[in-house]
Amino acid sequence: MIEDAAVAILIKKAREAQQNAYAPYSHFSVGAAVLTEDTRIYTGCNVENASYGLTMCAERNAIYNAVAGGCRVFRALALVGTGPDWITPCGACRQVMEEFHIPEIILTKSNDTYKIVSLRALLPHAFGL
Ligand SMILES: O=c1ccn([C@H]2C[C@H](O)[C@@H](CO)O2)c(=O)[nH]1
Ligand SMILES: [Zn+2]
Repeated sequence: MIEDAAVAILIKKAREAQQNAYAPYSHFSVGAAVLTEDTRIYTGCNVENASYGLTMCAERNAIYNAVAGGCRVFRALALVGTGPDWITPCGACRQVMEEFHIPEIILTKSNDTYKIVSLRALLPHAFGL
């Protein structure tokens, strides 16, 4: 299990990335931060497009950023959004988390309270090759 101090750092980094969200259509800014096996942190924000379907989520941007940096083994991902409810990843992002076996997903509310859920709980019966 990821330690509380590491969770706090991941949430802080995700909040920083959220500041860079490009969300002129939904006005829903999202940030994500992944912790790699070798304790590096990569972040991402959502990037929308006038052609709505081209929008890329914060989580996938964070994961792909880490992969581009040479990291493929992850310990955890933190996700931050806007509004009073828990933010949870979309189905596409869950499948990408499955690809890289991200074991712990840190979900937050806007006041930074958090809960840790397993990828197995988020995506039972996942597709894999
Ligand atoms: O977990 C989520 C949920 C939504 N979004 C983005 C996509 C879109 O830009 C906006 C509204 O769906 O939020 C994310 O980045 N991650
Ligand atoms: Zn998504």
